[in-house]
Amino acid sequence: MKKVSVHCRNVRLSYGRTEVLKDVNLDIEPGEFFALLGPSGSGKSTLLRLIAGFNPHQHGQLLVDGKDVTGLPPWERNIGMVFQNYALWPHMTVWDNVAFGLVERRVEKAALRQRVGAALETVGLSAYGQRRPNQLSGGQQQRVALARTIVIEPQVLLLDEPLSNLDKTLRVQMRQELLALQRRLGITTIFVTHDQEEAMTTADRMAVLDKGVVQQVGTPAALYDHPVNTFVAGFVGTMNLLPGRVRDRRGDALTLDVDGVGDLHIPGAAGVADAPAADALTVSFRPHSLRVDAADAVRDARYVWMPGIVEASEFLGEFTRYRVRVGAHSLAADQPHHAGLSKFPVGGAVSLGLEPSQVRLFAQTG
Ligand SMILES: Nc1ncnc2c1ncn2[C@@H]1O[C@H](COP(=O)(O)OP(=O)(O)OP(=O)(O)O)[C@@H](O)[C@H]1O
Repeated sequence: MKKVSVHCRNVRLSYGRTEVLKDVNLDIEPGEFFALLGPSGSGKSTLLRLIAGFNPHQHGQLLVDGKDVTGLPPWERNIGMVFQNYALWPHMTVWDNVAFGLVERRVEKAALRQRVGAALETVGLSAYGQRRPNQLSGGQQQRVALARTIVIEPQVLLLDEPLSNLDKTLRVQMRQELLALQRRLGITTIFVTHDQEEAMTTADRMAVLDKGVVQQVGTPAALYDHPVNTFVAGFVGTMNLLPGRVRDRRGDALTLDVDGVGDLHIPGAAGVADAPAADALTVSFRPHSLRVDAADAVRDARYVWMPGIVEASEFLGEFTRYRVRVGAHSLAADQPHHAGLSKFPVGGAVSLGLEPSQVRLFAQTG
């Protein structure tokens, strides 16, 4: 199958006075597995439905394989969409559900039989053709919905929260299956999710949306390592954010008055050298950039130390995630697990050591 690109150019959409999509520009490469990630109400589904042709077109352009499909009805776009609730026909067998799109397109009988059989085989449901949807598990229903969409051989596959109806274990298994299937078919796929882990583990690249604005586009690793703003930093992975004001700035050393914490002196941090020249800055760092030590331990001078109180701890096998109250803030700190290492009890005083080179600074906006 030919792999095609998808381009959104200056796409805008409003419902009444509410602007739901604000000048969206996206370039999706042929054969990519692309995620639209964002919180509830950020406009992900609206954008997906617009690409499918289900939403009225208001402003901007949509190109599939370089061709302008703006304004074309859904059935002329050669785009397949799997809905969140699967939308299977309850009174039809699995076979008839999958065959439906081909019957509508008046595909002749022998070709139809061959294509439905192949689609069911692709999703591992050859033996289930005569069942009805209510005789299937959630994961199997999800596969029927996929088979029903890929059988029409769309150039682009759109998936709206495809795994959200499944329990956690099945979701993890199905996302790998989905990715393997997408790789096998080579079909350009755009999927919507609010689950950052789902996007990070599967997507080639992703776009993070907030309030109808694309905040950043890139590989999961690029967004994790180099978020452009505090929204992306906080939405992709876990990020500690401490807002403060610049007190002193000398060379690559910075002293910040952090709200509720007091002065934080950050020497020689890579992040300080290219810090925005704003008065109000937000200090950000990942949980693994903090080390937890006993309150009375000798302090290693390579770290910036802050006193705190343990609020909670979660043992996650390879590491323990501590929640530590520092001034008015609750910081996440991940400590690698070594057998026999003493745990810091909830309610106890600790010292948090921050690696200066892991700090990233953002100008405060708004
Ligand atoms: N048909 C509609 N009429 C009016 N407002 C709408 C309509 N559809 C969506 N909206 C609004 O547009 C905004 C974006 O909705 P959308 O469903 O695209 O968000 P989302 O990011 O997919 O959220 P979720 O993850 O909750 O599905 C929301 O504020 C929603 O209330």
